[in-house]
Amino acid sequence: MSRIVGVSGEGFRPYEVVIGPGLLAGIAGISEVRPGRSVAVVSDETVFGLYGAGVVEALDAVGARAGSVVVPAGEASKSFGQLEHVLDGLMAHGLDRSSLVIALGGGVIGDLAGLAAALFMRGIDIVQVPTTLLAQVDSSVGGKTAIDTPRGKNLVGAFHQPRRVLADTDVLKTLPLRQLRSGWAEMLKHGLLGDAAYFDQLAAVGDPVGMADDALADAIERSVRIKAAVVGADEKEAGARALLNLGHTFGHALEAELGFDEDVLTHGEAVALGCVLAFGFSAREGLCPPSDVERVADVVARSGLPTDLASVAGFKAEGVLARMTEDKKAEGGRLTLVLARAIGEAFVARDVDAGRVRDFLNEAGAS
Ligand SMILES: NC(=O)c1ccc[n+]([C@@H]2O[C@H](COP(=O)([O-])OP(=O)(O)OC[C@H]3O[C@@H](n4cnc5c(N)ncnc54)[C@H](O)[C@@H]3O)[C@@H](O)[C@H]2O)c1
Ligand SMILES: O=C(O)C(=O)C[C@@H](O)[C@H](O)[C@H](O)COP(=O)(O)O
Ligand SMILES: [Zn+2]
Repeated sequence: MSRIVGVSGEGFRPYEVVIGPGLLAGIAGISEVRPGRSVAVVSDETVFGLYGAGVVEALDAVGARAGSVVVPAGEASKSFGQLEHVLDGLMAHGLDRSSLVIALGGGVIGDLAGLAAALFMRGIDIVQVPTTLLAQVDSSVGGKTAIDTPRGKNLVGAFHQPRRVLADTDVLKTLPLRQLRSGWAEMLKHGLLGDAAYFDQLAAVGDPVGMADDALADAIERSVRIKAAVVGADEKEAGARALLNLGHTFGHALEAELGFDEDVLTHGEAVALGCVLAFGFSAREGLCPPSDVERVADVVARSGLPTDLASVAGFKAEGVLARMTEDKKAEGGRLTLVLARAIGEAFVARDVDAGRVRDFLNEAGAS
């Protein structure tokens, strides 16, 4: 059985997020795929090796002119070099303004292919087919696309909403457990930012590994509904969408300090640790009860995600802080953070005192 979540808001065409088993097999049946339409499947080597041939064959079988562009797996592909490679691939396959991109992969592919689709001939259609838990609950929805630069995460990008999202839960069966837990981190974030009951539900599960298919699909749907509501109210992050960035000002800074080395810290792990830090800083500022910080850290740890800065790497407080002030939410070099009054009650704090964040990072295990 499939579940459908509508995403709609001012300024963009509404679309559906379809969640359920067996969706990949029906990909050629979606209305965006038409006989004679050129379709480029953008994927990474791992995902294309698992699912690419089946998708391309299905598209060919209904008369779509399908080609593929494949990049190496991993965060390093969110680069100018791979963006150029994808754009060149779209041209080589003869795509035009009426063509379609299918992003088949995790958040890296969604972000990279999404940006390529936004730029190619000033914007063509894209269907997101997320294959990681993280991409199904978060990155495929909402239209943020981007690449990284050595100066920071997602610094070059565009808003480009998909025409549809197809989240086939069967593909999660081949996902490495570390990646499953990384997706769980963004789900915990969804609870922490505005839905304490959802956080309690995830906390009761503990670890997503071994979760029943139906329960996982329920949780995916709930996360997508939370994200869709926020995006629908504030597509371009003029205000409330920044709540989806809970844990990310710390998390992105850590990722950048590590040179985006996901062997050390995946994006989801950085978000989990970032949420613990955001709650920790909130408590230090007297904004949130210390008992909530303990609970967040406990739930994060029980799901196999990191909670301790010092155990990940030897971070320098000054370096992390410098990255945080270069974050896209910063204004005139002044820090913006997503903080919390309690579990499920996040808010956007502007002009946060950098010295207090430095002290907090030192106390939290930076040097
Ligand atoms: N645009 C947004 O709103 C948004 C939201 C959250 C995260 N992101 C971005 O998403 C990226 C992280 O995405 P991710 O965690 O999906 O990482 P990813 O795309 O790198 O995928 C993780 C790994 O899993 C492999 N993989 C993917 N699907 C698989 C499957 N079904 N079976 C086996 N292996 C599979 C990939 O090849 C890769 O090695 C980050 O760059 C982050 O910034 C964007
Ligand atoms: O969709 C959003 O908005 C988010 O913030 C979701 C995040 O999980 C995601 O990692 C996003 O890419 C971060 O956006 P950025 O603007 O901080 O680069
Ligand atoms: Zn994220």
